[in-house]
Amino acid sequence: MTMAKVLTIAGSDSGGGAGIQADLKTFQELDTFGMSAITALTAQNTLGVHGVFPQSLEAIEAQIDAVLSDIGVDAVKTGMLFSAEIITLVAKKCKQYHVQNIVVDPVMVAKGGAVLLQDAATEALIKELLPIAAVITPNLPEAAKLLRTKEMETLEDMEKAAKELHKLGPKYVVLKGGHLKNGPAVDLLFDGEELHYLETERIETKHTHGTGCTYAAAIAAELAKGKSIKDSVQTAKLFITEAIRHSLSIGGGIGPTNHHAYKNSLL
Ligand SMILES: Nc1ncnc2c1ncn2[C@@H]1O[C@H](COP(=O)(O)OP(=O)(O)OP(=O)(O)O)[C@@H](O)[C@H]1O
Ligand SMILES: Cc1ncc(COP(=O)(O)O)c(N)n1
Repeated sequence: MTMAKVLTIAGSDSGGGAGIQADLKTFQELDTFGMSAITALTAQNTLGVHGVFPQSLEAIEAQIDAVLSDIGVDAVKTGMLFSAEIITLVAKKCKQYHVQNIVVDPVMVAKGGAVLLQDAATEALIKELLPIAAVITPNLPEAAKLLRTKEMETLEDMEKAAKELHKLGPKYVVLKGGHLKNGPAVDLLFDGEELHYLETERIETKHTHGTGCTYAAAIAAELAKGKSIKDSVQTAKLFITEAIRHSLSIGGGIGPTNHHAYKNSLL
């Protein structure tokens, strides 16, 4: 038996709700074979990030080489990359192994405010990784940083921003509207020509730790299975909505989403 293979290149979240852990749980739930290259360890729980320990370039390169030289991948998802040097390495490796389906979640800060990408690394992200991405999945603050503008506040602002983000080189842009103040949870998918709207009701919960990671991982898993980008994003939106609807009240702070909820919803 074979299985679609997905590699996440991201940070480890000891609390299990975001980063590598969220990605691997998502890959598993979507019936793909998940693999990992860890860029940084974080000591993290529902109350926040208590420590960030970037891995050496040598360690990151060795993990990626081990996976890609033997097993290979059908899609790669990137999350917390932390520094310009790590971004340069990841872009180089993706090119060296001719990786096709690269989903870039431009993770910059954790919900509690901890820095997951150094300021000086934004430039490397724009120059080296966005142009080789199949899909990028910024939230509103990340989109503002990438475009060097103020944060979008309306759907109209988001429409303009999705078009500007596309000019940075990715094949598709998924601009996430989770941070919009009011109204439903709307994301925009832009392919360079047409804008598609992915809209669900806004679910009342504070337990949204790792939503961005989980969503991008679900897109990567579906792409790995050979689905179109539009279909992959639609399935990922269902996956994250169910995960948020059944999010887990674990720990004393912002709890994680429930990665098993999508499968349950299909029963
Ligand atoms: N309360 C909510 N109800 C329903 N959907 C939501 C809610 N909050 C976020 N979403 C959806 O979850 C997905 C992730 O969006 P979000 O904007 O939260 O990402 P993010 O800020 O990158 O996440 P993270 O902070 O984990 O990195 C999007 O599809 C968004 O529309
Ligand atoms: C290792 C790692 N990667 C990504 C996030 C972002 O997730 P969130 O914004 O929900 O905290 C995180 N907290 N930790």
